[in-house]
Amino acid sequence: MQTALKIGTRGSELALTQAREARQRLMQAHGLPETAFEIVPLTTSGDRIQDRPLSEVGGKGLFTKELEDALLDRRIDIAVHSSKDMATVLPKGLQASIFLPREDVRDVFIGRDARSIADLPQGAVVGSASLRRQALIRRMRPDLKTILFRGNVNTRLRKLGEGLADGTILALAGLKRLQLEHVATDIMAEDFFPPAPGQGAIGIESRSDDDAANALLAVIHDKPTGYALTCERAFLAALDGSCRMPIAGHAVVDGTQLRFKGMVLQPDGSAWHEIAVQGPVADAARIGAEAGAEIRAEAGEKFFEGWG
Ligand SMILES: NCc1[nH]cc(CCC(=O)O)c1CC(=O)O
Repeated sequence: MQTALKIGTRGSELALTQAREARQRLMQAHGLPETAFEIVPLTTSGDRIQDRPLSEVGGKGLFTKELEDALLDRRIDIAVHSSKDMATVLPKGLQASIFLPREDVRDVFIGRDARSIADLPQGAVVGSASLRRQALIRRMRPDLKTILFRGNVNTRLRKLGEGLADGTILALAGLKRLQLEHVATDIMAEDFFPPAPGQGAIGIESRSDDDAANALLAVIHDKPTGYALTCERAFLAALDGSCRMPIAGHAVVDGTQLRFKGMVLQPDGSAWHEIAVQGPVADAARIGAEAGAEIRAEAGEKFFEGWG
């Protein structure tokens, strides 16, 4: 390669770790030296805005827009994202079809004194910025209070340490990548605390017409993760790409078969609808989209009223 391939990423420690993982896999797959790649950290509006829920300021695009602008302007060649933060609709000329092997999808509870959500005293405060996590907490324990906890993983752990909340929820995947999984006091079963669509998966976006970059990336794509993400993102798109509703969804790939479970909740956790479906991996997109349409029909439009 003549010039280094520019790998765009957010500047948080987790994002940088994920960019380094993508670089490592590319180096190994192609026998290239580290100098064949340049990691380019960029600040996104999602990183800058810390005082409001992302659902109010524009949802998922906030972590990806600056990276996508940089891709289109050719300041970077590929962008490494947490799939969970990616919008379902991409700008024209870009594609996000490469996924690295998925980490653990589960959420964890991190308590100051209590070890688990069930252990928290009446009326305790849990910090989270995620509509899904807030709704799932209130579903289990309507007595608990949730407060907005924004910022990267280390910021949230610092806020917890300062006593701003009695506990918080984070993705096990992020903690593992930062070698911080020991801070978790409870790993939550998917059945009662289902993960966000895309959780635990690293996605790579590129220009659709960049044949050289796309050929390099094709070699590190993990097919099972790709099928799972196709299904989960189709489910999300069928319900709401904008990130203003509490939505959970997770597909498990087993050989040529895929099993998907999805859930939508009222923000206060007072009502929810679940779906479980399966089918061949080749139908991943259709399975996700139909699950979204089905849960929407079952819940009725009233369920979604006022969610923008
Ligand atoms: N919204 C922030 C974000 N995006 C991805 C992860 C974790 C890593 C992953 O799910 O791949 C996190 C932090 C968290 O939810 O704990």
